Amino acid sequence: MGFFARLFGLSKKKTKARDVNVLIVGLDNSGKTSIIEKMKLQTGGSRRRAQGANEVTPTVGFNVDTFSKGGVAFTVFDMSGAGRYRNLWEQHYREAKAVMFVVDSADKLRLCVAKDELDAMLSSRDLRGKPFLFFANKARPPSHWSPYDRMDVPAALSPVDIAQGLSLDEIDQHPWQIVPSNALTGTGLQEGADWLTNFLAK
Ligand SMILES: Nc1nc2c(ncn2[C@@H]2O[C@H](COP(=O)(O)OP(=O)(O)OP(=O)(O)O)[C@@H](O)[C@H]2O)c(=O)[nH]1
Ligand SMILES: [Mg+2]
Repeated sequence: MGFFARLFGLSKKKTKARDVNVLIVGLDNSGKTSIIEKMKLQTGGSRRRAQGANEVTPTVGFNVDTFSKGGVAFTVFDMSGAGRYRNLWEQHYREAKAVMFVVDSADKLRLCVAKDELDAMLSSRDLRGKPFLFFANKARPPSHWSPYDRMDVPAALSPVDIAQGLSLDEIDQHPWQIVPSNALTGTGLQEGADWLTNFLAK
């Protein structure tokens, strides 16, 4: 059962059979692998590992998930965020149809490092015009979230803080959206995926 195809709920009517590559990047420990694992659990997709989203280990290099559903084949590149592996990200820019950029909302000290990496990506010709979905992960949750969510890293930055810290309002060459998320509960993942689907399904 393909997780992204189900997650995105892509319609056969709207989508021709084709490959869709999505790149997931962000600093180490931001929660990229946890987000992918949670998405797979939410949608009943095949699991790369028999473990939950809160039991992940740091990614070495990158992991790839490939699956098909409803005539759509997805390949997800889950990149390591560790500094020594970040030069691997750009090798996948050209083939990527969209980028998920994950930020650890509790990692205030390294928000400027995330911004440097983002700025380098935004200036890449190979990513020109491609949509960027930002997950403000481990987010300080909005009030409508459940009591469980409110317990997640209370001192974290809000999505507004993160948008300001990354200067997202200065991005004018890419469609972009920022969504608060909690990879452990799965909150926000569907909302983010729905936004991305609007671009991938065109
Ligand atoms: N509280 C909280 N912890 C999270 C959340 N998402 C991930 N984590 C934890 O953060 C740690 C890092 O998560 P990973 O998914 O391995 O992060 P990553 O971005 O893939 O890291 P690298 O592979 O090293 O680049 C793990 O201990 C996760 O359980 C979240 O939304 N809330
Ligand atoms: Mg990882």
